[in-house]
Order: sequence, then C-alpha cells, then structure tokens
Amino acid sequence: MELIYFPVKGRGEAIRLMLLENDVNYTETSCANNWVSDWKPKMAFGQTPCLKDGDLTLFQSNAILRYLARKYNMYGNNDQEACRADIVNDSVEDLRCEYTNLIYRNYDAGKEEYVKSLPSKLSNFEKYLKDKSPFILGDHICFADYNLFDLLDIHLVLAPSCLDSFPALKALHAAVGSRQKVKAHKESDACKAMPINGNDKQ
Ligand SMILES: N[C@@H](CCC(=O)N[C@@H](CS(=O)(=O)O)C(=O)NCC(=O)O)C(=O)O
Repeated sequence: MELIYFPVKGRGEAIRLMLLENDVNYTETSCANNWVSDWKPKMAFGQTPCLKDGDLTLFQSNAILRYLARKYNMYGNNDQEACRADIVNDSVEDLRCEYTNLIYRNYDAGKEEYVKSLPSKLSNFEKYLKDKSPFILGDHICFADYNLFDLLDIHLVLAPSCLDSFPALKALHAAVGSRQKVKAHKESDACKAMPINGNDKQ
C-alpha cells in the first residue's frame, strides 16, 4: 500500500496506526513539494490523505479508516457494534474539524475559549463511552479507537489536563497507547519529529 500525505500527524496518524497494527507493508509519500501544481490535481477532491492499495485509490481520511476496518476486521462483530463505531468516529470528525479550524484559522485569539469549552465536548464522549471499556466496543478494538486516540493525543498537547475529569477517555487513551506497536510508533524518533499540524501551532 502507499499512503500519500503531508509530513504531519494530522489526518494521517490514525491511518498510520491501523496500518502498523495490521503489519501492512506500506510506503509513505510526502505530497508537500509542489502540492498545488503536482499533487492537488491528482486528488479527486483536491485534498489528501490518499491511500493506494493495488488498483484501488482511496480519498477522505474516514473512508480510508473504514476501508481498513473492513479489510482487517476492525469494524465490530455485528451491525450494532459497527453503528456504535460509526457514531463515535463521526463525533471524532466533528471535534477534529473544530480543532483544525482553531489551529489554522484562529489559534492565538481562539485557544483560550476553545480550551474552556473543551470539557463540555469531551464529556459527551465520556458519557457515551463510560459503560464499555477500555475500547469503544468494550474488550475489542475498532478503527474508531485509533481515531479517537489520536484526537485525545493532540488535545493533550493543546491542553495537558483535558482528560483529568474523564476516566473513560483516559482509560481508552492508555489502552490504545500502550499497545505494543502503537507505543513503539509513538516512541520512535520519526513520530516524535513529525509535527501534528502543517503550521507551527499545536
Ligand atoms: N475531509 C477530508 C479533509 C482532508 C484535508 O483537509 N486535507 C488537507 C490536509 S490536512 O488538513 O488533513 O493536514 C489538505 O489536503 N489541504 C490541502 C488543500 O486543501 O489544498 C479528509 O478527511 O480526508
């Protein structure tokens, strides 16, 4: 497989974690050089990440996550579990969009207000997840866990105490983060050197 993305964690990190966890032999290509002239026109919707798997070319980060989930049996054991995973993943997307807007459009003026409003947003996840642990589906991991893990991880950089009042979220973050391949990746020099976002904000 080939992941084409910018050299940032961003919307690529959850995809990288799923590829690593499933021992997928993949290469990563940076589209940072000549993005507008060389790469953007090749992207169906003018944006990246893009994942190539043989003859299949995928766009949209959440479509890529769901493709990998179906391919590697990480979409729950039944329709009810798949629906729960979808609900959480779409909620992750909502907060990720708010985060991305802060980072790229309103960081200096908006950070204080964003951090102040964060508990009310995280409490929704906490309430929805607290009856199953440590993962979204209980004792087995699914694609949405990696996306939620990454979302929590980047918010811990922005607001280090943001999970202090949310034991279920703290447990999920620890459960995903302590998995051998995830831990090795997060501790790698390459991961540590990779910025979260494409500007100097985090
Ligand atoms: N809905 C898309 C959004 C993708 C997106 O916003 N990509 C950004 C890069 S990043 O924000 O994910 O890091 C991009 O291609 N930006 C370049 C451009 O829009 O020209 C997805 O989920 O993949």
